[in-house]
Amino acid sequence: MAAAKVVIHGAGSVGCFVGGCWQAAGVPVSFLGRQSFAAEIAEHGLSLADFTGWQRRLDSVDYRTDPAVLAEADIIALTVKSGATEEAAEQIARHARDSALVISFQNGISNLDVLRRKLGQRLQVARGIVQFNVAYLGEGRFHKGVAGALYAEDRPDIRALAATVGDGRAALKLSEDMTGVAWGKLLINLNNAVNALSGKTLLGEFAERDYRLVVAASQREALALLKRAGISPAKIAAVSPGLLPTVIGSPNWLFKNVFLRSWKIDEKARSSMNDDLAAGRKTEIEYINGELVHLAEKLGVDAPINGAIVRLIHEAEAGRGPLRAQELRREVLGR
Ligand SMILES: NC(=O)C1=CN([C@@H]2O[C@H](COP(=O)(O)OP(=O)(O)OC[C@H]3O[C@@H](n4cnc5c(N)ncnc54)[C@H](OP(=O)(O)O)[C@@H]3O)[C@@H](O)[C@H]2O)C=CC1
Ligand SMILES: CC(C)(CO)C(=O)C(=O)O
Repeated sequence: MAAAKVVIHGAGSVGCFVGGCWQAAGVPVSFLGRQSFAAEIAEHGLSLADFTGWQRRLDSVDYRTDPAVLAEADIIALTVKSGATEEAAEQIARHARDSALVISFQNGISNLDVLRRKLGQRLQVARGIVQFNVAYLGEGRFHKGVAGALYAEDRPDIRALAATVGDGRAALKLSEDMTGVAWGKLLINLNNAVNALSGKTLLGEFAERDYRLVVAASQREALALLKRAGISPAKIAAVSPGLLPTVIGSPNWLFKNVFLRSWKIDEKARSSMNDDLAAGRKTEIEYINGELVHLAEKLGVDAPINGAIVRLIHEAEAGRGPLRAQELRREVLGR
């Protein structure tokens, strides 16, 4: 049987890396995205690399800017930022075949609700997540800076895709509990905002315990809310969700020797929210920490720590510069 045709919808950092790895593994892939990427990839090819020194270059890449390409897809891998989901869903509704499957590889939780509301009557929608970080280095070069895989729902069509993709740099792990996996990822993504507010690389931020204490406090608040809501986050990191705040908030020597040793992060890696702030783009804060603030509202309780972080990111979007570790700790934790 021929491999399913994939269209990467929103081919930026994650989409180009994942689609490039899948194409290299033998999956027929077309990319749908912006003219700036189309031009750079046409000129330089698509180059993939990771933190181990691995490299791969693809010369023949089908990168398009016309959403009509969606009509060719058996599987649409959605990799637009969360704020662009509605518009992407409208394009999918207009162009995709009824038999197409949409897999959202976006951070956050509520993108799936948007997709199901807009497309659920006609198309199948599945949840995926990306466990690693990808940076665009210019001239068609995409760099995976953190170890990890992709996760997606365990169903026959995704199982077949996972088999073709194999165990390369964008391997697909299958799960029957993608809601739990997405909440597990959200707990890890609570670091994105602190990393963005620090203005530093992930390693630069992690070196200062005051930053980590803010992340740990936001995770504790999140775990309490999830417990109240009856949601069980799945384990997708080296430690289980309940232990994350203890590990992240641990003293420097312990954190460096235990946690950082087991999680491969290269020196330049930053969170995607840090990249957004640096580029002057609107961040996904409302879909990460904001998701917890909305959950708290539904439960009739407060989420002061995540609420403060959401406010600080909006201030940063409006032009406020990076915060030093002690300053951030005082602003969020009040001590
Ligand atoms: N980068 C990372 O390391 C990680 C990112 N993620 C998640 O993956 C998702 C994608 O992130 P990332 O790859 O960084 O984002 P990028 O901004 O790099 O890529 C998305 C691309 O899609 C384009 N786009 C938006 N709407 C459309 C549309 N309707 N049709 C075609 N192209 C469109 C954007 O253009 P424009 O900018 O003009 O809107 C942009 O070029 C996010 O949810 C993010 O949180 C998860 C793990 C790691
Ligand atoms: C992989 C990770 C957690 C890196 O911060 C990420 O999801 C992101 O940058 O959005």
